[in-house]
Order: sequence, then structure tokens, then C-alpha cells
Amino acid sequence: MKRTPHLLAIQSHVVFGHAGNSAAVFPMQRVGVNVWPLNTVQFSNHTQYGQWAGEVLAPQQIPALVEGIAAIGELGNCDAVLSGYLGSADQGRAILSGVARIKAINPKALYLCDPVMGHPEKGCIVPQEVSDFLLDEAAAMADFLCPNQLELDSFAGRKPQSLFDCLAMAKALLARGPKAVLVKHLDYPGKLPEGFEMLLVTADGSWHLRRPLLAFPRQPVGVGDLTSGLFLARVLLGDSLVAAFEFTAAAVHEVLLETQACASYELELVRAQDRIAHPRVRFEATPISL
Ligand SMILES: Nc1ncnc2c1ncn2[C@@H]1O[C@H](COP(=O)(O)OP(=O)(O)O)[C@@H](O)[C@H]1O
Ligand SMILES: Cc1ncc(COP(=O)(O)O)c(C=O)c1O
Ligand SMILES: [Mg+2]
Repeated sequence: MKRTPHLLAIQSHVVFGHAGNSAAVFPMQRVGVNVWPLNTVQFSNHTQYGQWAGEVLAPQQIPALVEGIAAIGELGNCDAVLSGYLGSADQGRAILSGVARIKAINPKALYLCDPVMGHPEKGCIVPQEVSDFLLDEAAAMADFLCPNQLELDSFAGRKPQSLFDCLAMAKALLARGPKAVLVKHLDYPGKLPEGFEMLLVTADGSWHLRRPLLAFPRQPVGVGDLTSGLFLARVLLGDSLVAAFEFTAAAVHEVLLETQACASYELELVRAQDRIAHPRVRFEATPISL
């Protein structure tokens, strides 16, 4: 029997609704991965409501929890680490030590970094020190980096002029260390308004994918977290990077269709669970080169 992969997911938890681990854990489990959720913050709700209650996890708790897993002899079973929304730069440094600790026991373990930097206009609030940490320290250790367009712009220090410029910016990130860069959401001059586009860039090639852009009265939150989580889960389950990319786009689109049909602001993950596991739609990634 094939072994079920294990994934340590270090990102936010919200009591109500879906963002961070609260967006990604259940879908990753639903596609067949054992998830170890480690919550960097516990907030009442995601920050785009403009108000929330709750606390940031003390950074020293991260190595303490990782050591606790080592102490029961299970750390070597960790196949991958995912990091997303961070409450402080010190938390980020603690995660990198945890990744190094896991890779020392299991050199095949993968690290996916979703560099959540916030989006002040949308109300996604992340401290500046976290953005600096992601740019200067985390990218170098990541096997996979999953920025959205704003985060890609921050890495490049400029905005793109075209799709090929986005490709050049993502390719430049490979030089910092990652084996693959997944741009979860492209935005560039001349982009077709009816499409939602993504990019996958690896040393072996690059692929572009377009799915329909759906209309929402308020943009749902947690879509990026769902995207990174499903991509890593499918890679651990044995998909090629391109197959994982295509699966992720289809499963996320299914969730958005369900969410739109329910006229819900929060992602309808429970209702969409069968569509996540077995998407009915399919989007083809097409090769793209400079
Ligand atoms: N097919 C789609 N139609 C409409 N909106 C979408 C679609 N897919 C994703 N979105 C929205 O696009 C935005 C993507 O946000 P972005 O800032 O690029 O990534 P992240 O979710 O990581 O913040 C989110 O607001 C998400 O709700
Ligand atoms: C607590 C929390 N986690 C994660 C996120 C990131 O969500 P997204 O997947 O939309 O980038 C947000 C965004 O507001 C948030 O408030
Ligand atoms: Mg995001």
C-alpha cells in the first residue's frame, strides 16, 4: 500500500471562516495528506474584516513543538513543510530552523514558502518586518515559492510590463534557490480582463494557465492559501509539478464556483469537498518561454 504523506503546515488559524490553515488543512486532508497544523496566530477571523481578536504564537513555541515531535520519534516522517501567514519575523526564523532540523533527518523533505506579504488596499495586514524577512531570508531556503503578483513585484523591486516580463521576474527568483516558482495570480498591462492567470516556472520549463475570472461582490480570502496547500499536497502524492499545477487550478476554481453559487464571502470548502477531490473542470497549462 502506498504511504500517506505527512505535511507540517505552519500558518494562521482563524476560529471563524477560512484563511491560512483554516483554508488549507481540510482540503489537503481531503485529497489524501496527513497534515500537522501548527498555527502561527489564532485570530477570531481573517484580517480583511478590518477587526479581529486573538494572539500571535510566541516564536519559541515553534522549535518547542518541532522538538516535541522529534522526541516521540516522528519528525523523520515529515515529508514537507508549508509556511504562510506569519505573525512576526522571529516566527519566520524559527520556521527556517525547523525546516533545517527536518531536512537534517529527512533530506528529501520539501519546503514550500507562500510569502504572504499583505495587501493594504484589500485589508490584508502583515508587519513590514515579515515582508523583509520573506524577501531577504525565506526565499533562499524554499524549494517552492508561491507569490502572488504583488509579492512577485516586491521580490523583483518593480512592476511587470507584460506577461513575458512576469515570466522573467519569476525566472529571476529561481536564481535565489527555489526549484519552482508558482505565481498564483498574474496582473500585467494587457492581461485579458475575463481571465484569471497563473504561472509555473521551473528549471525544466515554464507554463501559463488561464481560468475564468468569476465575479464576487467582495473578493474571497484564503484563495492563495488554498492554492499553495493543494499544490504541495498533490506534489507529495506523486504528481509532476505541471500536473499538480493543473489540478490545483481546477480544484480552486471548483471551490470558487461553489462559493459564488452560495453567495458566500467565506470559501465554501465543506460543500465543495467532493469537487476538491475530483474536480469536474480541467485547465491545461501551456508551455511558455522568453
Ligand atoms: N477565478 C477567480 N475569479 C475571481 N476571483 C478570483 C479567482 N481566483 C482567485 N480569485 C481572487 O483573486 C485574488 C487573488 O489574490 P492574490 O492577492 O493574487 O492572492 P492571495 O489569495 O494569495 O492574496 C483573491 O482575492 C481571490 O479571491
Ligand atoms: C489571518 C490571515 N491569514 C492568511 C491570509 C492570507 O489569505 P490569502 O490566501 O487570501 O492570501 C489572510 C488575509 O487576509 C489573513 O488575514
Ligand atoms: Mg496570499
